[in-house]
Amino acid sequence: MGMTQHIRIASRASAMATAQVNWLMGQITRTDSAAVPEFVPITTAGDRWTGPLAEVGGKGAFTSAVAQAVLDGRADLALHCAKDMPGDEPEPDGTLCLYPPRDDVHDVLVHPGGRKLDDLPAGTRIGTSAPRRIAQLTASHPHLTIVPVRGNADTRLRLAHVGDVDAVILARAGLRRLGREAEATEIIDTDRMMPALGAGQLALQISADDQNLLDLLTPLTDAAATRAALAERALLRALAGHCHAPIAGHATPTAAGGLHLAARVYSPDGSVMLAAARTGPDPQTVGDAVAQDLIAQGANDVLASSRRS
Ligand SMILES: NCc1[nH]cc(CCC(=O)O)c1CC(=O)O
Repeated sequence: MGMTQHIRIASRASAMATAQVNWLMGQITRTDSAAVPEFVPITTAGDRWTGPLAEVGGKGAFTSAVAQAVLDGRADLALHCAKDMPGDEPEPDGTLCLYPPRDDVHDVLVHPGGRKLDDLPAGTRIGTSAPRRIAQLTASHPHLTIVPVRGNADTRLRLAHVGDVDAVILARAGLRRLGREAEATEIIDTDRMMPALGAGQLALQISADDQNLLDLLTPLTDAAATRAALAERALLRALAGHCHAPIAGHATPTAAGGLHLAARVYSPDGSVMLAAARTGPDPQTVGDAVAQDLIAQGANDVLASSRRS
């Protein structure tokens, strides 16, 4: 029998984040009966602020506040959605990320009236603020009206249920973690709505010198998910992107043990779409190659135009 090991898990405390913490706690206690997981909830400036995210340090403000708890020694592990980890700021020295098996990567439509995208009449109000979703939806369904919405997934669902919007687009993985997957009225095909880089992927960030914790968590990791996450992350970093940039991409394992990475960069209204794809054995190389291909097509200018708009 090992010595009791307390594992303090830093995370945001939204309903979705809390569900993720509960999942991880269960995994940890199943893996090592001597481990005692504890939740260290982190409230970020972004949780309190309801105005534009850019004014509280952008999307990265959430994940960096959670990571800071590990850097400060207030927690042993920072639990993130990989999708929310920005690629445009340096990662803190001295930490590493571990990746458990990936969840579903699809976006879904939640229309309380039960409809699918193709059945919605002109002017139907769709709540979403993600530039990636806005660009793709505007291109595929220009007659729909996009309404910016902020807040957690449960807040957005409520807006649809009270009729502030007619429907919302959310990540299937997030809906599932809230126990509300049955509310999805359409699982949107990835060709029409390519997922965010890191979609459906949790990341466990620990101190690189915490060998005990690394040993304890390694059985929870998944090799294929890790390779996909590394390729998608390499691409996001090379484009200096984040989940509030109109970038989509998805790495999938190949039968030969390598991976295939497809990605797209959009103008804000989706009228410009750059696309690239590569297959190869090394995640970093594949991610960099797709990024270089997109950059050669003008990705930096397309992304700069979306920052100005
Ligand atoms: N930006 C918020 C966010 N970050 C991760 C998820 C969903 C779960 C995931 O894809 O990991 C969501 C909610 C959403 O986009 O609907």
